[in-house]
Amino acid sequence: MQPSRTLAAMRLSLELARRGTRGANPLVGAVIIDPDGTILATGYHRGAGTPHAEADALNRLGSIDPVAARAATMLVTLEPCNHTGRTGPCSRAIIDAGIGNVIFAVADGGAVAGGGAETLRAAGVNVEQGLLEDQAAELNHRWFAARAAGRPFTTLHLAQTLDGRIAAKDGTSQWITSPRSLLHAHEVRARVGAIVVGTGTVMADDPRLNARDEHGEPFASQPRRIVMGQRDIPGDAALKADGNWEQVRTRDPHEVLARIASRDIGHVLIEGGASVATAFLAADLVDEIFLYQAPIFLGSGRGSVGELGIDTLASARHFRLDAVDGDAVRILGPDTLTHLEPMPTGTGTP
Ligand SMILES: NC(=O)C1=CN([C@@H]2O[C@H](COP(=O)(O)OP(=O)(O)OC[C@H]3O[C@@H](n4cnc5c(N)ncnc54)[C@H](OP(=O)(O)O)[C@@H]3O)[C@@H](O)[C@H]2O)C=CC1
Ligand SMILES: Nc1c(N[C@@H]2O[C@H](COP(=O)(O)O)[C@@H](O)[C@H]2O)[nH]c(=O)[nH]c1=O
Repeated sequence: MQPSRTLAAMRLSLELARRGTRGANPLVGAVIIDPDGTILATGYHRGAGTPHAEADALNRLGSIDPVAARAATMLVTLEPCNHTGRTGPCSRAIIDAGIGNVIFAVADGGAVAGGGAETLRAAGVNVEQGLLEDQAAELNHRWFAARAAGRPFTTLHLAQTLDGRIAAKDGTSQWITSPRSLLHAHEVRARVGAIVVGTGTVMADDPRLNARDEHGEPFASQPRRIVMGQRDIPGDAALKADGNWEQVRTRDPHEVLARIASRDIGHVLIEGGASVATAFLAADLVDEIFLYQAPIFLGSGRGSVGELGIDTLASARHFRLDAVDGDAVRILGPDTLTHLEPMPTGTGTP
């Protein structure tokens, strides 16, 4: 097979991977081509609990004669998994489909999911690794870092004014952002396994912290509500409504993430307020940000982020636009939504 064909197909796999959502699972794309480079099927992973990219592509491929399958090549951005999670092992699905060749970009390396390449080789599949490896590793750089640290992937929610305020001087904050922004924020709530707020937000807002649709009806999937901080919260706090909540009596974000990981939750939304957002940012524990910005000024009030221990511009923390799951910058009614991720380590300033 001409290298330009496999390269083009792997580029497409990377593009497809970006259609997924960040979270408990990595972004993965897959393309199946014939020996001429003609695309037979494509797939990508849409998020935890949905089919993996390889399975998605194989489903779309449908039935194919064994000779054609043997001659076909699957290009996938991550090593096919080897374990049965919420879906079956991809290595087995590829073998069962009779695909003769697999090229993957980056090794999985995880104790649980890794080892797919060996299983494929043992079954007689030709396996190559390393095509566009750097790009594939960078696509999921924070996911790999989170997994290496044994902590959940984190998404930070910031809903602020043009001058970076999340509440007015008198503590009022509902609502800064528009219904369109709120709906997006609730869709993100529905996507995560847990949502973290500080005791300050519970005292100020008595939030419900469930995930609701545009009619105010709860989504099928609801996050566990986690309160961080040392003070007691009121016995009748709204977030206690269904018992799916807990308080972690600490100000240390690492401890909070360890507790959440112990519950087997792989994706957490940090909803605030300012002290909590600051603590996660200062500890470099924010893997992506959804920044909702309303076209209003307050001039005073609670800033969205506090002291990060940065004294000079050269030490600024850099994020970059993240065009995953849609455009990096979106218009939501009167607001803008900016999707951001930390710059990869070692790449310097943009
Ligand atoms: N626009 C928006 O998106 C949002 C706005 N808000 C607004 O923000 C305001 C609340 O902000 P804020 O008071 O900062 O609230 P937080 O929710 O961040 O809670 C602060 C409290 O949490 C505890 N805490 C836990 N971890 C830490 C830590 N690492 N560092 C310091 N304190 C910690 C402390 O209380 P303890 O003594 O108990 O340990 C602290 O007083 C409200 O007005 C709310 O409406 C809140 C969320 C989102
Ligand atoms: N004010 C503000 C937000 N505030 C967040 O929403 C919480 C209230 O949640 P609930 O009780 O479930 O509706 C509140 O405590 C805070 O965490 N969010 C936004 O997207 N935009 C806003 O303007």
